[in-house]
Amino acid sequence: MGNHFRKPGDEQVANGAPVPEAATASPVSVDETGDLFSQAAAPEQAAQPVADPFAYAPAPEQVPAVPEVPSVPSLDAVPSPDAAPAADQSLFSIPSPAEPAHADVFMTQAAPALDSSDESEQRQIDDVNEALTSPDFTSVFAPVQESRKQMAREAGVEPVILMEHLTKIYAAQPNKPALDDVNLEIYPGEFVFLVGHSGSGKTTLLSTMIRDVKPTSGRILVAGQDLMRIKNRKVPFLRRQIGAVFQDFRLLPNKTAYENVAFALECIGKPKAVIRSQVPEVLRLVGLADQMDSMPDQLSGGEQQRVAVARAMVNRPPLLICDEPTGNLDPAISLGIMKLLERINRTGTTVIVATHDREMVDSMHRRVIALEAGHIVRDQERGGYGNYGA
Ligand SMILES: Nc1ncnc2c1ncn2[C@@H]1O[C@H](COP(=O)(O)OP(=O)(O)OP(=O)(O)O)[C@@H](O)[C@H]1O
Repeated sequence: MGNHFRKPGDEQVANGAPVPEAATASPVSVDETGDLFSQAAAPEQAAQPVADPFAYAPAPEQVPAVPEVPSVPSLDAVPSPDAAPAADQSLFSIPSPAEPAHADVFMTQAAPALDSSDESEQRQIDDVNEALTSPDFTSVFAPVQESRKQMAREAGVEPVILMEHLTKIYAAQPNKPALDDVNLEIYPGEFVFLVGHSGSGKTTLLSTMIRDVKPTSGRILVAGQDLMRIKNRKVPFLRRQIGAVFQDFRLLPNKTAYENVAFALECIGKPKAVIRSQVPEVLRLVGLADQMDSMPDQLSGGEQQRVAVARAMVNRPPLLICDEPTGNLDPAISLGIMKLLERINRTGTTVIVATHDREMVDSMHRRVIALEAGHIVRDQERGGYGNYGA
């Protein structure tokens, strides 16, 4: 296994020892939870024999009790949140490079959005801004350097995602590939927007990264794992290294914000003490310190999405995949969510966001990959949204 989640200058972390096969057995058996991108990919679902910590679809009563089991090291040498306290800058073994020039692009651009007369919306904006400017947030989500792609190449860092001639043809549409000969490299620490018309293949592309959809042909490596060959029983362990955020939040409706986030850790057998310390911390970092005990239906859409972001990040995955994370939110609230993703990216987390949010893409000047009918038609280092309708 290479250093696919390592960034240039990162130190080797301690818990990279190979996991014995027996130790990789899932702590729970919840095959109905193995549904990450269920809407787009339902026909493609292969039954997963073990639990998926990022699958939050089932109603709580369907979820069996999670036994206490020892923490399981991940496939690669990913820093464990247990090994490093939440406030430790070495969380991702990131050196302390200078703050990038654009670091507070959202803070300076937030002003127009603050014109909203809606009090709840204003409170949400204030909550996020307060969370983002807190010294604690900065110490946990430390800044990282720009130009990761170039640095990674120079340093010999492997791409976290590599696709070669990747093609996906759904059985229902044999003459219309959803992905058609896609070639792509994404390096550790990049922030990538995926844009394109509806039906261009964005969700399918993201789904292949978590092996929710198996490509028809080609090659796909995620963190060095060959997803054309990976065994089904290993897929949940791959997914532990990938946080996922969706347009429809996918919170468990009968659990509080705290319980929704805690559940992600319970599913992978984290000790209760770790859960008790990390869940409040991550909820505080997304500006929800005062709403931990709220049920999803007591939260606004933006607040629910912040719970979803907290849940995706609580295990500190080095890769975060977001499928239209602001699709159900109004512009001012979307800005807060995107601020969070941007700040999380600056900790070194690779972030990939499929979106129709033109304004957001144009304001962030990040790498933009555009899909059209399953082809990559544009891949720009600092791109804009382009001519794609919603
Ligand atoms: N499970 C499926 N079975 C059959 N066809 C599918 C399936 N999922 C997606 N498709 C088809 O694959 C193509 C790409 O769909 P996909 O959902 O990846 O596009 P998208 O860019 O994410 O669209 P949107 O922006 O609307 O979410 C479309 O033609 C779609 O109809």
